[in-house]
Amino acid sequence: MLTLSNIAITLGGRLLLDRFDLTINPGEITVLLGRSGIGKTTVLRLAAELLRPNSGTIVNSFRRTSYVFQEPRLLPWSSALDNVAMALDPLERSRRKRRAEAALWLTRLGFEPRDFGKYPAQLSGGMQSRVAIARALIVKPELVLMDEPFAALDFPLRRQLQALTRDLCRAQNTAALFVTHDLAETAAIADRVAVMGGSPARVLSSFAQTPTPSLPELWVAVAELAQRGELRDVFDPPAPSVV
Ligand SMILES: Nc1ncnc2c1ncn2[C@@H]1O[C@H](COP(=O)(O)OP(=O)(O)OP(=O)(O)O)[C@@H](O)[C@H]1O
Repeated sequence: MLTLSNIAITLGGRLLLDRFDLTINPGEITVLLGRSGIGKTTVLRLAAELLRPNSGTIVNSFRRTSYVFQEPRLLPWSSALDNVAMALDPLERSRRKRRAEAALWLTRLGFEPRDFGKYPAQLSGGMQSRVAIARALIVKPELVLMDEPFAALDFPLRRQLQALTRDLCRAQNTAALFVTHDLAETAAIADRVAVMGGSPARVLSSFAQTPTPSLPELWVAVAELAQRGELRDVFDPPAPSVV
């Protein structure tokens, strides 16, 4: 389980998060939904221990955590296959076994063997994203932190990768904290939705989506929140001040 309790953090002189609470349960895909700039990436960086909060506690009892960034961040001088294989510990498996396992993961993600040897510059954006997902999941993490990994892709490809990611996480019982500001993406992938709002930001509402995916259920929940006036900050960012 990953628990962030009563977190406060100031960045660039601004109190960005305050009284921020979030729990990620084993095997559950939690989508953290909030408008651009509210602090979603900051939450992921806190969860990954790349940042320390000013106050509050973060407890991560998942045995292995991996990360998928907004950009695929592949090593340009390594092939697709080697970018995935290098996530595996060389002390645990021979190079041949690491490459065989990487080939299996690339195949699961829809790669043809003829593309295994291509370098990142020779791959489309969607293929690069698939390599990044394979690299994160091949280590069988108990938790994967995903920062809008499909934001740069077109809609059909995004839908395809959302479904694939959801199924692969389910198949190996990997929990995910998935950040997005896209409602359709949330409906497609979430078991649980945590809505961020306010300034400083915190989690305004957290609810389970059962069964997943269920767009009508998500809309009902979002409409209820909107009626209670809790989504003003999510969908209506404050107007810029005119000087
Ligand atoms: N290291 C930093 N120093 C100063 N300010 C920062 C730092 N990191 C983030 N910020 C600011 O904190 C705010 C939240 O950033 P963050 O990237 O967490 O938002 P986000 O919700 O993930 O946005 P997006 O959806 O656009 O990616 C932004 O205004 C950003 O400029």
